[in-house]
Amino acid sequence: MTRSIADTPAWQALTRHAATLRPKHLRDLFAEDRERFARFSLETDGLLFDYSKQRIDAQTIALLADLATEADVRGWIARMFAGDAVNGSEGRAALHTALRSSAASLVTPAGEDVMPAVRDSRQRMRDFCDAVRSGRLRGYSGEPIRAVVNIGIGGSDLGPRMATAALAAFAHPALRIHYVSNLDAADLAPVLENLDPRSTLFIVASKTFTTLETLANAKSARDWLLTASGDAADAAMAQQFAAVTANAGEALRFGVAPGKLFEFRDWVGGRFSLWSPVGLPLALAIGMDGFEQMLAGAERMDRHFRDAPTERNLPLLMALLGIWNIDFLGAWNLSISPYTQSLRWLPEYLQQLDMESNGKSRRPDGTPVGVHTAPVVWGGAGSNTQHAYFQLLHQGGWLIPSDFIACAASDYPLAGHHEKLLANCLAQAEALAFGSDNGDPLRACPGNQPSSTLLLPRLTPFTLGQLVAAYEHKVCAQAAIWGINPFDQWGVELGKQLAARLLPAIESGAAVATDPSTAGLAAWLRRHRSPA
Ligand SMILES: O=P(O)(O)OC[C@H]1O[C@H](O)[C@H](O)[C@@H](O)[C@@H]1O
Repeated sequence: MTRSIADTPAWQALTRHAATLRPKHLRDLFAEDRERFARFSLETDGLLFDYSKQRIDAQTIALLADLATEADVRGWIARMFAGDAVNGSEGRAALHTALRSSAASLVTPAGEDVMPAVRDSRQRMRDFCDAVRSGRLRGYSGEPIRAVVNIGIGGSDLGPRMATAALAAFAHPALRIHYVSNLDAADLAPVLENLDPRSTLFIVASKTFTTLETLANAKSARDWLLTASGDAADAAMAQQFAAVTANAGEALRFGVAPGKLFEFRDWVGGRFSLWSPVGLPLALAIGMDGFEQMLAGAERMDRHFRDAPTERNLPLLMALLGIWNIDFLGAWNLSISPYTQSLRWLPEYLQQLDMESNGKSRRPDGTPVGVHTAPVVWGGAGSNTQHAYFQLLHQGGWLIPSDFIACAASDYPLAGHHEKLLANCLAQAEALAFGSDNGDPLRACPGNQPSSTLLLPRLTPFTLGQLVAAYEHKVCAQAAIWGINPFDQWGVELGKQLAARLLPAIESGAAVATDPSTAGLAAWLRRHRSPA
């Protein structure tokens, strides 16, 4: 049994240090150190990361750096980049960094150079994007493609959905990209209602090609297209259905033409797959040049993560500050606050990235982690959130750290908006940190809510790549410290199995062995579905 991270001298030193720091207010910490912003902010590759509003002092960072050393995070990072089987429970590498690498070759410990296939995949994406965007690829009746529907869920949905919204200012003007994920027909049906089957392209994105939601939606979309195309059904299927998957056999069986099959390897984790052909709908929206700029931004962050010393390493600092807040200050939430409408899907995207990767309490050998792991991640685009739940952050009494994200320039230059947006972003971080005490207990804000602020010059494919890669590395570095595998997700299987077992009870009222509560709910639904 390997030693729990909680038993290391570095962890114990942090525990002792936290006892002295916990009673301190951010007001005191700023009063004690006039150089606090310079000391606890970092400018790298055009981004500014300010963590001076975290409840730390210089010793905290030194002790957190010791923790990173003790946990051998650097060794883990090196193994991940090299293609070692860091996903032990599934016996796989996690090489999302290879997907954005410009290196000529990357030979894994298993002796395979993965780069030729990566380059080939990028070229195939480019050819396809060019054909669709130029109008060369046409639907069954000769119409150019005007709408793309990506059918996928989880990692096969959230990344490209988030990035397509983020980069809408760079998108093709005559190509609409839709994302359908939910099993509920209320997701797919209204999308189809507004589309023309002659000019709609479907992408079925599923790593496994066995996911219930995705297959149900893909089958309904296929029925819709085949019914509309009538005698031209074969042409419709050949021209207007693409698949992105690591399971080519199932995609071909579904009826996707081999020329429209975009494969990726099992060493691409679903929630780390934006950089693979899973990003195809995004590449269709912004073009392959734009997509490759995003890869370049991510690669820039990869280099920084690999090379920068801990105290100057943006993702590693994010990871360590997160662990400090969760395990030493007792904050089990993380509020994600992008002050840009374009990043409105970022909180959901980060929910999966963080909570599905690190929402675990056992280490790969089955022993308990012994400390708390992933926080509850949630959030929304400012300034909307200020008029919804920020009240609780200011006066609710819970310790809730925030990540603020904002861009210096906007691509939507309506006069006066952006300055006000930025002022609100900074004001919220300030109010949360310092609070107010005007003598009226009803109006007073206690403050001392920690936050980090990440500033981008502008939201572009490149800076989005940097941003997303930074969060990926944050999550992986935390996993390395906690000693968990961020690349598996065994917890989601149980619900899937139970749903399959319960389906006959809902469909036909069949008796299914279950608990009295679930049986009672199923019976009520059954009665109300068939009033006769
Ligand atoms: O891409 P797929 O194989 O369809 O998987 C889609 C999603 O479903 C699974 O249940 C996992 O929880 C997710 O990690 C995954 O991203």
